[in-house]
Amino acid sequence: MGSFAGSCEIVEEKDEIRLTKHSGRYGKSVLGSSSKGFEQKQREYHGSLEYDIDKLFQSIPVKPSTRLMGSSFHNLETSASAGPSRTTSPSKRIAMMKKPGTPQSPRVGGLSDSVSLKQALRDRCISKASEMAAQKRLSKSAAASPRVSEGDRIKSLYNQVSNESASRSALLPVGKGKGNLVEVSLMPINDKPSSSRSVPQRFEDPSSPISETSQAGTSLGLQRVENQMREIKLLHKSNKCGSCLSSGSGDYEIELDDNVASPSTHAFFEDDVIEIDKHVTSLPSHSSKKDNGTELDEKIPSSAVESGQKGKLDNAPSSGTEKIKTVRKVTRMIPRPKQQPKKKILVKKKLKIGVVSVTYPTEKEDTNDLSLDSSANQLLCQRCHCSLKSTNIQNQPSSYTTSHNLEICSDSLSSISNNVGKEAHQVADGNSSGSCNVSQSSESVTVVMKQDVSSSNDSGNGARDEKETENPTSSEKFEFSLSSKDSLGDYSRSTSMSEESNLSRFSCGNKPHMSMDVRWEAIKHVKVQCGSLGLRHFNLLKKLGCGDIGTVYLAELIGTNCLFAIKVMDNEFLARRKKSPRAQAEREILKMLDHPFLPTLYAQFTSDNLSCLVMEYCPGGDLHVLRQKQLGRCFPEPAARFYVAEILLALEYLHMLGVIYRDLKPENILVREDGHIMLTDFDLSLRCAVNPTLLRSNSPPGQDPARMSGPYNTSNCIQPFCIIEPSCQVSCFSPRLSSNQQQGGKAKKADHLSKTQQHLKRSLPQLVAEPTEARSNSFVGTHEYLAPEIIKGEGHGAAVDWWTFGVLLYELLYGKTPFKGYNNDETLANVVLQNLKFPDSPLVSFQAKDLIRGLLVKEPENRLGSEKGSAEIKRHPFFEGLNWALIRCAIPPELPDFYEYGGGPEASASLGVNDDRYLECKAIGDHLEFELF
Ligand SMILES: Nc1ncnc2c1ncn2[C@@H]1O[C@H](COP(=O)(O)OP(=O)(O)OP(=O)(O)O)[C@@H](O)[C@H]1O
Repeated sequence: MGSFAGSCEIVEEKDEIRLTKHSGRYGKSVLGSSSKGFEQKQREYHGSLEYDIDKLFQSIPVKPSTRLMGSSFHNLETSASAGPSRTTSPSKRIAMMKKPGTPQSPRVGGLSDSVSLKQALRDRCISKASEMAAQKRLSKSAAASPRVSEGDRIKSLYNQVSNESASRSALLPVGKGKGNLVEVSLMPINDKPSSSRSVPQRFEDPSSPISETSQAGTSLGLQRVENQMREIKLLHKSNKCGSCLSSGSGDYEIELDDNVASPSTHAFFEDDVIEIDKHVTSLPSHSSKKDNGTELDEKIPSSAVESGQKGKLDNAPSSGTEKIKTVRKVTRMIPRPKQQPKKKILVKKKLKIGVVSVTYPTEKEDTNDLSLDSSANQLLCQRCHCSLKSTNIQNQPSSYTTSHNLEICSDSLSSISNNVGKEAHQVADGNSSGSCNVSQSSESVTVVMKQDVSSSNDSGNGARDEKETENPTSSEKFEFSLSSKDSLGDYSRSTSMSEESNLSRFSCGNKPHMSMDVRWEAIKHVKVQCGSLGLRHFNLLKKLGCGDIGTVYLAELIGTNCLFAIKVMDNEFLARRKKSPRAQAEREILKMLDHPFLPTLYAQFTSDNLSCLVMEYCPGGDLHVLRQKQLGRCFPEPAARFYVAEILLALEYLHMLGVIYRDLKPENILVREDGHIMLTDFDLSLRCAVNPTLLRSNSPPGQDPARMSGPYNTSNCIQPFCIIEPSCQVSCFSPRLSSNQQQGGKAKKADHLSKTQQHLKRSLPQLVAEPTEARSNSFVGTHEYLAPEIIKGEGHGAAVDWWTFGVLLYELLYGKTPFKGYNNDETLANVVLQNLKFPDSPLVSFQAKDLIRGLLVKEPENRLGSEKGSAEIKRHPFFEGLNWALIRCAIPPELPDFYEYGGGPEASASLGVNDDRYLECKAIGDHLEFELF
């Protein structure tokens, strides 16, 4: 059996022959040139067992996989098969092939035991070859592009493998050998666990759509994906709203609906889309990208950017890394917009805090009879971080006590007002500007006000002599107990306002808002030097005007540059005309006042039976004269709004002090040097009892708010745009939400702010310091400004000031009063009988007209302000957006010839002597303040 001896050779030869058979060109070069010998061996081979075995192998399903690895595989296969063939007989090899599969065999599923050995060898060869190929490619890629990303490297590998598999697939019928393709495609990326982990699951699934995808379909899918991505890009470029992409994706809706974030979002989004498009189009689009195209088609449907697909996309096979990268770029777009609403969240927090901080008091607090812990109610302004403190007021008849803890706001603008008047002012209008302006870090002010006066200075009270004025023993009694710790100085004091102690001491202590005024020091200096202050210390520069009870002069304190307005009243004349009570009332009211829109009384003295009041000088003239200088003799509405707003605060303050002004008219409104106003002339004012009460304003509609006296919030916040409204309701106004704010991206935010602040308004308590119980039957005032109830003699109260307030606004806007007749009698008749009419010109806003209508209601009980005083009026839309607390710091209207009435002879000549009304003023009889009862 020489044949057996040569079997090895045969085997080897047959291996060579078989090799030649599979790879002719290569085989020829190996076999040499002896064609005859080759043919002989071939014939022998075809009749041998080896031939049969090879035929058997060719018939098994793994045959295609042997082709997949190309020539290298064949080399390996040859060497592998040659190994055992040299040492093992064919029979043994057959026996070995009949053994159960080796551990290497499971890689190819479905193999029979009869071919397990062969298949195991092939498997190992395939794996080895794949790994080597992969490593080679990786090393090539790394060498060619050291900085190439992992995604790009995988992409390159993927493309190569895809090309190979596609080219091999071209040799196979569609649908055949698909499982083997998996083996090949997976091998290079096994070192990418994150991306490849899911691949086997996907491809082991026989129902996987990928396995059913044809090559043609793959190409179409890739093309479709490219088109889709281009569509996305175009949509974003054209719409810039992303709504087309946001369907079903709340993330995008949030992002793109946020107008604030939209610009950056758009840029970000568009950039990514461009990148997406670039990535997709950069993929080779030739038809050989079967897997790539298939996966892209599968993973990026028309709504590929929907966030909901993120999880699915993350599970994409590693072969689709390029796509994954692309899609991840899309999905990364989602978290970024989610960061944008942080602003919203932040804003909401602020608002929430604000709501919480000002929601006060609760029902529980209410039932606790105002025993609120002020410390627990100390709040922090969210914007300027100044403190808001809820304080306690002991509810006592006609009295209140407050503990006001002041902390300094950095934007202090003027001096503090921490005496009774100022405290009262803060309570009344919440105008915290005074308190904000103080360089005091902590001040506790306790205010006790007792007013046992029902009506004091009506004409029926009769005149009082000067001594009585200076040392009053009347029933009027104001007690202001003021205890404070001031960093600027100690003023812990107890002041009786029925004495002249403060003024006689030339102290500015009770005029804190003017405490920094040098005029205090000048007067004090004279007092110290001369022992007393008199007319001899002043140079009377000119006569500013004369009234029913006196004459006002512009005066300079000798040796100083300080100008004052000195009202000189002849005591004998007053006594003879029974007008001493009016003079006394004015004097006492002036002593009380400490308000930026009311005159400061620096000193009072009597010289040669002349009673003198040294007051702050206003160089701007009065509003009546100023109005005459306006175009059309009326003020522009913003200017009128500004002036009446300041007047409203002054009236509010007076009412809080129990003073009904009763003589409001443009002539009594003076213009300061800084353009703000000063309400003067208090000789007709009525002093009365007042019981400031705090109303909880969040009561159900139609139900009177629960009255509560006691705690109120105080604030020294003067930040112009502080959203937390300071102090009590009467002083709070929401910032005006301009039309610009209402438009565009801030509309929602502004709307939200508006709603929040409306809620704040509703929830804040209201301080009512309106002397609603006061009644007088005096017929006082100026004809055109007289309220109907005064004319009818039915008795009147504080509501008369709101009537006159309406007449004032009307006159400032229209240049005339609403009920003026040909003579005084007709005017009075019109006031009582005539309906309110508005001229066609000038044009006045609906809000202004509406406010006037509300104020000029003939029945005082139905008049705006009659119930809750200024708090009602402040809330009118005419004042919407006005920052009451900062109005004193606002820039006054620019008006022509503003300082024409400054000191000097020239100015004196133009002191309105040619003005009819001013002449009327001189002719006191015509400009009457008459007292019928
Ligand atoms: N502080 C002041 N600064 C500048 N001018 C003033 C000041 N006080 C008063 N005047 C001017 O002096 C005039 C007289 O004022 P005064 O208060 O004495 O009388 P009246 O206001 O006309 O009415 P009445 O008769 O009620 O007193 C005013 O019209 C005003 O123009």
